[in-house]
Amino acid sequence: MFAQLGSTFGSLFIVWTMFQRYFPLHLQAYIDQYLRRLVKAFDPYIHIKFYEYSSDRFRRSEAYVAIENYLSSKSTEQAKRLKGDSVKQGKSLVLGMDNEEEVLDEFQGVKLFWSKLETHNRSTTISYYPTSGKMYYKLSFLNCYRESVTKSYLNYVLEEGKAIGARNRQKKLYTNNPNDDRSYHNTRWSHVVFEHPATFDTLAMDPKKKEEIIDDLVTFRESKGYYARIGKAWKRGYLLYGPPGTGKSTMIAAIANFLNYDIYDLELTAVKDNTDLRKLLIETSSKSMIVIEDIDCSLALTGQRKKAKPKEEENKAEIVCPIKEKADKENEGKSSSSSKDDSKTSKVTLSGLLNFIDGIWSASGGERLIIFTTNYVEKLDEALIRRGRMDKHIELSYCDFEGFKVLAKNYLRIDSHPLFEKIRSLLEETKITPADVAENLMPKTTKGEAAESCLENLIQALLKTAKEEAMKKKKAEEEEKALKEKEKSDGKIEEEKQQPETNSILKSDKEDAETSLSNSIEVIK
Ligand SMILES: Nc1ncnc2c1ncn2[C@@H]1O[C@H](COP(=O)(O)OP(=O)(O)OP(=O)(O)O)[C@@H](O)[C@H]1O
Ligand SMILES: [Mg+2]
Repeated sequence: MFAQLGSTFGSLFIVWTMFQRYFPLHLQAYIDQYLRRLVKAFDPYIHIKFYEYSSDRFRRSEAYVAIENYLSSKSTEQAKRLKGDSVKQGKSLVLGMDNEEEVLDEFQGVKLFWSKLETHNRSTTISYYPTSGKMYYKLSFLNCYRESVTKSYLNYVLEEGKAIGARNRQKKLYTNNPNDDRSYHNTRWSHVVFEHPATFDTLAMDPKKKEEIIDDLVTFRESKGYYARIGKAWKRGYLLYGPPGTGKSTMIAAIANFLNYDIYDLELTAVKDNTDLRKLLIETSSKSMIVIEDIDCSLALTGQRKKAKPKEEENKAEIVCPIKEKADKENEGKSSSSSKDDSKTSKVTLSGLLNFIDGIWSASGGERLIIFTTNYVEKLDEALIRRGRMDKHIELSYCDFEGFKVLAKNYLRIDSHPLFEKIRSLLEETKITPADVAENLMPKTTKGEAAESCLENLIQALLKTAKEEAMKKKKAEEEEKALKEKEKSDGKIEEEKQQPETNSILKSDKEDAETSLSNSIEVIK
């Protein structure tokens, strides 16, 4: 029987090869089509495919991700080949099905077959990056259950998958790749797991202000319907400003932990142009924060600087300049060399950035916070920070007594101490950043320094700062006094110089009057 079967297959193979070789191509296509129809007519199953990336390849399909989450628990029980991934700060491991595995599911008595497959790439080009086909999940079920599957089962899978995803969600910290570096899958963002421990509890600031910010965040998170009703994109802009070391970056981490959002830390100097900026925006997911730190350094806002620049460089962003005046000076010197390096310079413009924040593209995704931080709020262009773009302006300032109490509780685990009163009065007179306070409160030895010695350290630091401040003030006053005196003496010299002139003017006037008087007397005579 085997011999007969073997010869039959052999002859069939020869016939098939001859058919492929000698039969006209268009006829082959016809036969192929009819064969498929024949198979379909006898196939009692319906198949639905869910691709990982839709045709635009911008972002992973939400349905695919939800299905992946939904099937993860089922595949752990059924599939033989699994893939592992860690979630939730690496505390647990989630298993998912590997390629070409199958999983059986049951819903209201209906049996459903899920399989994970990959389309094979037929491209003949040789690529530097690992090329892979399109991944997809295929769902197969009997034709008679078409209605119940498409109407209720798929919705159930999506909702369950989303809920599982939210439970296993790990916050991520993304950064944009330099414009000529495209990593795996051609993505513009690289990410790591976000594990910053800052929370609002550990943040030293005025409790009322803190409460207000928390309320604002909660209102935003729960206002999906409200934003839809008023016809506004579901996003909100925050501007954090204040001197260095006052907790701007710490607050960003605290917000991310509070809302459980991903952070997209956008490095503007690595963005090629406005189009690139837009593409970066589209690739961000919802429930995220887009952060641009030290906005005054990343982008020299060009409104006031046009005159100083050659025409072709107008409206371009230039890099690394903490203060505008300084940047202007530097640019004067650098203009020739920077034009050589033009291809590497970011061409993001102010209008590009404004569009990024509230243009029509910014509405895609929804539920997004856009946060800018700066040390010099007064240097920023008004258009950039007007309400509507940056809806909430938050000032983070020097440490006050309330802030100190939070830090003392965090660092030393104390709520009160006899030295607190002295610290309170010193804090009222001195400008010290929370970063400096925190540094002084940190025990310097592993043996567990007593709280009192840390507080003493802080008092010493406060006294030192107060002394420095007083000296600075005195110096400034002296300078001002000297300036005033100089102005005064300059004024006197000027007066003295002008005196002879006025005297001569008066003299000539007197002479003129006398001659005109004698003339008129003669006329009368
Ligand atoms: N308000 C604060 N509450 C708690 N800790 C703070 C606060 N401000 C500063 N710190 C501490 O000081 C360090 C520096 O703070 P942070 O990086 O947030 O300052 P920043 O305002 O972002 O400064 P820069 O403007 O230089 O970026 C943090 O690691 C944190 O430990
Ligand atoms: Mg910072």
